[in-house]
Amino acid sequence: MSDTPPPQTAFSRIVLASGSPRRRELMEQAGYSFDVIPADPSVECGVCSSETPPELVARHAFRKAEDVSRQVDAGMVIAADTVAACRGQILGKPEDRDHARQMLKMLAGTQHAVFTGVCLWSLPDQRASLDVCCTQLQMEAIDDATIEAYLDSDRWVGKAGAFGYQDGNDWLQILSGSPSNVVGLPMERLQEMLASFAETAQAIDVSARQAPLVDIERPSS
Ligand SMILES: Cc1cn([C@H]2C[C@H](O)[C@@H](COP(=O)(O)OP(=O)(O)OP(=O)(O)O)O2)c(=O)[nH]c1=O
Repeated sequence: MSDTPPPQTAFSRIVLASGSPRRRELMEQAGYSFDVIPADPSVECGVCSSETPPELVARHAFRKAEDVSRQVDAGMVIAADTVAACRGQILGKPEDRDHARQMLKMLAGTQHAVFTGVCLWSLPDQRASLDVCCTQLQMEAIDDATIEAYLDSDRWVGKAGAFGYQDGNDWLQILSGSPSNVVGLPMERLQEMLASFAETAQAIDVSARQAPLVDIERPSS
């Protein structure tokens, strides 16, 4: 149970459109009352050519919210998508241990970024808002033994970039940005988005299902 008072929202029901345990924990820790309806995994359809990391997470977050919005009569649907980005490559969830090893070797000794797209979708009025947050991280030049020990822990499973910031490894530091954004949901930004939703949300043409424009936050260089 959280000691902080539950956040006040104007919505009769909040639905977290996610199967991510990390997102659920973040929402619980912040004191939100919500139901969970995961989006169908098929809405994440990989990287389109020339798509940047923020464009990808915005598109995926929108598609997840859209999918779950079809199952909700009234309330607010919250969806998110997280990737790591390093040396021009987008790192999603690793497929297996070898894939996780490749990702960790690529990230070791680098400054890299984690992007999370967040989409809010209200029902029954079919309005949405979309935003992307970026956190910059530094991973120390970890050796093979450290990588194998981390792989043995299985903590990389289901995590973008094959690492869990929440695991508290001393070889991973945040340089700038939100810690909760790395773990899958930027809680400070989410609260702002909920508070300003009435003014900022855009009507969705439900036949076209076009994502609202998003002013994407660029990583600072
Ligand atoms: C970088 C990083 C990611 N993650 C997690 C958050 C997300 O669960 C996951 C990224 O995958 P996502 O595809 O964003 O989310 P998901 O498939 O887990 O859940 P859903 O689509 O149903 O919402 O990586 C961490 O837990 N810690 C980290 O440090």
